[in-house]
Amino acid sequence: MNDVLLSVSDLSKHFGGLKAVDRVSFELEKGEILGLLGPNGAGKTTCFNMISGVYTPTGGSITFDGERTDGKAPHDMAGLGIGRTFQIVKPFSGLTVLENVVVALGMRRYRSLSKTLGLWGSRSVRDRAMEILERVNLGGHADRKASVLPLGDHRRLEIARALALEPRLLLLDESFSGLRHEQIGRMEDLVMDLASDGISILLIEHNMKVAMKLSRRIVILDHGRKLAEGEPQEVVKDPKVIEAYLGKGGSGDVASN
Ligand SMILES: Nc1ncnc2c1ncn2[C@@H]1O[C@H](COP(=O)(O)OP(=O)(O)OP(=O)(O)O)[C@@H](O)[C@H]1O
Repeated sequence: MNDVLLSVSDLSKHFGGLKAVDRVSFELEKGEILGLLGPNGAGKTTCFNMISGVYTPTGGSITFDGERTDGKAPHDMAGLGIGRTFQIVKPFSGLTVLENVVVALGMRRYRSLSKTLGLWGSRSVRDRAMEILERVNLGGHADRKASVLPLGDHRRLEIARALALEPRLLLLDESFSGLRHEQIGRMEDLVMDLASDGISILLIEHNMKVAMKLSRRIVILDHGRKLAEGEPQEVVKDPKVIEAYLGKGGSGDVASN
């Protein structure tokens, strides 16, 4: 049985002369949490943008559940079961938390905002949206305006909207960034719950402790290239990784970054 859900092979994205991603290959197995790490500008978000269909790769291939997907549009990727969150949260801030998830459910069904608005009165859609909110522990905030949520809840709402797509693969782009200590613990629990429900997760994360705790394996990018790959404890000891994070001659602890 082939357990690979996502495979990227020699994946590249060049912007003019800038090789934002350069011949990167890795695989993510079904049910796995894989960390995609690296210093600022390493090419992580560009990888997400190719996997989720926002960018067409300059070269290489992306295979999702056995199907070549490079070059497909974002709504096709969403339809195949790839959901994502964004580094900068962007809910419909004038809508309530519940309405934000209703819109996400409707966009999945109709791909049209005007038809989606017709779902407002649908009891079954609102019930489904509520179920999703309960799953991310936002049930108690359903009727609040999204604009008033604190950052930790905004990030949960982003995940709720991605879950409306019923993803098999969830791309989490810095879902922990800016969270306070106790919010980090709750977010870790949520990510582990989602994975134990069978959702595979590709995680961009700057907080090395979080990435090491959650990820079974880690891929490190630097200047668009894959620098290292392996189990977290191995990867953080790799001299190349220490140099990328801490500079030449660095001898500190990457994990405390
Ligand atoms: N649309 C674009 N046009 C031109 N250059 C881009 C574009 N998108 C990204 N880049 C460049 O590609 C490189 C990789 O950017 P990317 O956002 O993928 O890095 P990252 O690893 O996600 O960084 P960070 O951790 O800071 O978010 C950077 O030099 C960035 O400036």
